Amino acid sequence: MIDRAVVIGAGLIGTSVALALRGQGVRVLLDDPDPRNLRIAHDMGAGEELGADPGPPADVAVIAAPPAAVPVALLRAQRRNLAHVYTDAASVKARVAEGAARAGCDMSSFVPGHPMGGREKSGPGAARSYLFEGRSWAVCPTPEAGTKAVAAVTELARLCGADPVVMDAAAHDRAVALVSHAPHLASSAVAARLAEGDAQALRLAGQGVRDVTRIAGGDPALWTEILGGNPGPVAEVLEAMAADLSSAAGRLREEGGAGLEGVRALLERGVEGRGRIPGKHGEPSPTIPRYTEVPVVLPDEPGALGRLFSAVGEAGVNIEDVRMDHSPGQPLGLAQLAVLPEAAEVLVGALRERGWSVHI
Ligand SMILES: NC(=O)c1ccc[n+]([C@@H]2O[C@H](COP(=O)([O-])OP(=O)(O)OC[C@H]3O[C@@H](n4cnc5c(N)ncnc54)[C@H](O)[C@@H]3O)[C@@H](O)[C@H]2O)c1
Ligand SMILES: O=C(O)C(=O)C[C@]1(C(=O)O)C=C[C@@H](O)C=C1
Repeated sequence: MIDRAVVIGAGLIGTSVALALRGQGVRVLLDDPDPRNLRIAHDMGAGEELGADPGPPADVAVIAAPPAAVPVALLRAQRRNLAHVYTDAASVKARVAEGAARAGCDMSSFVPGHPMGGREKSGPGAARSYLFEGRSWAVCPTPEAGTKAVAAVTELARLCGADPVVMDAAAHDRAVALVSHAPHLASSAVAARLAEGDAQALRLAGQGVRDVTRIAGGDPALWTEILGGNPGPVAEVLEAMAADLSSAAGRLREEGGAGLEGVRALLERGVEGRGRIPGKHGEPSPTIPRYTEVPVVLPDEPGALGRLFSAVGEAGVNIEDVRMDHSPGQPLGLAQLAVLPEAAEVLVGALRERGWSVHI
């Protein structure tokens, strides 16, 4: 049973873990070398600050720091006897586990872990309590790990709403090269083309390119560390992707569309590969509130968003989330207001009455 947890590194992942645990009634103590992040996480309700006197050891401590910082942070935490069991959240596992062993950490109480939920944003302000709901959570015990420690980390993953998957670190690193690390670089390669694209072309950007490049918005410093921690397996996947792309380019250049069958074969393999992604982890969890998005056309002028929010307030509706689809330079944008499904109809009526253009 996990009643008390320590979270070291109160950024996106640490604060999300803390919020999820708090939602399950777990007492959480937070630590972070960045006092601002610590304050934000605390103010978001993620837990109390650990401080100089941590009290008796917690059931589990989660090190949610950048991969290279994990071994030393773990060693310090173990020297302070902060918890009975330790885990981390780093996106690479073999190098982190090797680093921890080299640093002299106690490997019987440390079970490396990796929650497969995240965002392209960093810091505690981007944290969400439901980030890991319905996602996998890799648990990668070393041979030295105690069975109680493995059980505690497995329980931690479950408390956060995730599905624990026990595997060894090398298998994990090969797997995430395929499903996370190489896809991230592929997304960056698409987005990097846009950095050189002319403004007129970018005005035509629709949802497709936004979907493909979402993860390219991730922190380059963190991702350089992640990729540098898993170089061989990532390079192998990238080489295969590069061969596919280079072959497609060659076939497109063949006279009179002679190479199109080869291009189609790649598209068909793509449909097949996408179909192999297990649905379970991609579907919204029943515990994540399903909101209805109400798209409202917004003029690009000062105060427009303020007026829209006031109109929503007057309708007595709570906005759960907001997303802006806006192409710079366009006279209009689209505000996507996420509201509870039962409030959507009232909102649409009230906004239309007040002259807003709502497209649902
Ligand atoms: N971003 C994602 O989508 C994602 C998903 C799963 C796992 N991860 C992994 O989780 C870890 C944290 O990533 P994040 O996205 O939360 O980053 P983040 O930048 O949002 O947060 C990192 C936090 O760690 C703190 N920190 C830095 N050095 C530290 C140290 N020496 N000791 C303790 N804390 C330290 C920072 O101040 C910051 O608050 C990384 O190892 C990353 O690989 C990230
Ligand atoms: O941005 C997201 O949606 C993610 O889930 C990010 C993602 C992933 O590739 O799946 C990215 C890195 C992590 O280590 C884990 C999760």
